[in-house]
Amino acid sequence: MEGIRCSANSVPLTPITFLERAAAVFGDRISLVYGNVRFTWRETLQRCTKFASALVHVGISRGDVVAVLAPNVPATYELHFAVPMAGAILCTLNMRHDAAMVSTLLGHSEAKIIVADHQYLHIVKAAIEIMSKTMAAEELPRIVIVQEFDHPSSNINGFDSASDDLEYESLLNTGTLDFEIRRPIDERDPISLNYTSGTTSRPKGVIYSHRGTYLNTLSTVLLNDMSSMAVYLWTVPMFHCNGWSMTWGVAAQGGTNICQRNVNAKEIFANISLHNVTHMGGAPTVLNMIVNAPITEQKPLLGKVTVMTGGAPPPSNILYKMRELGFLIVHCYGLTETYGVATFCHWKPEWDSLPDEKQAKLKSRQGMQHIGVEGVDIKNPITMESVPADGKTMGEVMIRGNTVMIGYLKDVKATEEAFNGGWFRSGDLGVRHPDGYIELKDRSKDIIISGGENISTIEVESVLFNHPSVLEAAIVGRPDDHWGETPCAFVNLKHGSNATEEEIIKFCRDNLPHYMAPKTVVFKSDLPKSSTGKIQKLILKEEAKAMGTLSLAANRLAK
Ligand SMILES: Nc1ncnc2c1ncn2[C@@H]1O[C@H](COP(=O)(O)OP(=O)(O)OP(=O)(O)O)[C@@H](O)[C@H]1O
Repeated sequence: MEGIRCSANSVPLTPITFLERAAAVFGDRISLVYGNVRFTWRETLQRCTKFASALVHVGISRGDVVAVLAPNVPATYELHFAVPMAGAILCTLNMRHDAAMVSTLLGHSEAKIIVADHQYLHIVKAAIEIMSKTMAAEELPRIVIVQEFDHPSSNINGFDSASDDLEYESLLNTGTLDFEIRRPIDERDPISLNYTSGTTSRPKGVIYSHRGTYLNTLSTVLLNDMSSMAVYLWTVPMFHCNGWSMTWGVAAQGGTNICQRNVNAKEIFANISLHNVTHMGGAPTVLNMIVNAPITEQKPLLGKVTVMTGGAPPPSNILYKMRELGFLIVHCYGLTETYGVATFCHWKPEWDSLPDEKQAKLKSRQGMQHIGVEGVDIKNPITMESVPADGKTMGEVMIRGNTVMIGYLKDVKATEEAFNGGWFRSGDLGVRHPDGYIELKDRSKDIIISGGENISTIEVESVLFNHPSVLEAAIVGRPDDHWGETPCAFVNLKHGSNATEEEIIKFCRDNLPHYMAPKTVVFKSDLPKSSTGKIQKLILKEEAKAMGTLSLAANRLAK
């Protein structure tokens, strides 16, 4: 068959078109709400075009990196379009990072500009101070400060008008609407740079392409059943995999973004009822916060609210309680390396008649690939053979398709290792059930090997979450002279609960094979968490290591 490839039938895919179309189709519809601030899609396109033009004016070229350290405020949303429209690459930084980490990532990404929310300006200033010790002044990133909309610029904490710093709104207003948007030359051109959460090691810089972003965004919109009337509440940080692609996704459907600076149960419930929210997202820690919110903060849901969850294993009893509150949960799994979501637990109507607990258990599985992913497999990482679909044999979760990262920035070795064998190796361990759905058992770095037996920390944690006194829990291995390792539980009890170590251990022994039950329980009211909501097991492992071996300790006591 003959044919020609030309601009009539081949255009580089880019999510920039989602915004242009939203402005054309839904021009008068509200695009974004933040407190008293409201924009329409027409205004959002205008603001992004002006900011892109202003960026070019201050020297941003194709391929340059523009970083941002900010919560879910309008500027963070707009940068997801404005930066690529200037031909540049957006690097969203994690708000929990300290100045040292921010300076490392700004240096690594070679960011030319850092857009800093006023609340985080001191961190950015301290980061630049660190960088200035080893870099020439002209190489340092320039700061663009984002102020609160209803505050005059003179109120900006730390803003020095005599310095080289710029202010977001003023810079935006220097831009022009006749700016010609810089589309990608090739759809594989980078659009964003996302650093991993740093749960298991130092954050790695993951590069996304326009094409992958386009495909992943549409897949995420589809799996959330998001229609053009969607109202999306921003509870997932936009810096985490670009808000699991929903920054671009809400524009794809001309929905309305409800931005909020802080994420807490009171504001979540208040915003849901105030704006008739239809969709939101959140790591299991956010769901935990919702189901344990004081009754005075909860408000009954008036319509269907779909909540995309992922980022960490959601305990089945939390899924169950969310359903009791009326939320519809879509359980997703993925990594920064897969643009956020890669699989989801596609719900089957025949499961509706099963008992509630069984339904929650089915939903806690990570499911199957979404439409944008070519394949997800559980493989023996050495032979690369698929494990049998028996729900028992563990292997590594491997993913391939057009929504897998281009690679790690400046790290060819790590990129080659991640793609070794023609699949992206996730570092997660799981099983495949007879119905084809996958279930995660652990991260390969977290699994506990005790007396030669593998212990899935996810399984033990899900039992702990069923204990009525447990608010949060994490299991790590404690070194042991006899067993190699034994499970050690770090538990945050619900307010007013006084469960004892013996009670927790007995509860686990009653619900798990004995070798899997924790041998040590540490009560801790502030389990260390990353801002993507993950319990930082690296820190807990250090604590468990410092406790020393349990067997030897017991022997010493016996002597
Ligand atoms: N639905 C889920 N159930 C269980 N675990 C999940 C789920 N979704 C994501 N995860 C976990 O989150 C990981 C991906 O997280 P992310 O890309 O944010 O960085 P990280 O892996 O936490 O950090 P780093 O790679 O720097 O250690 C997955 O590999 C998996 O372990």
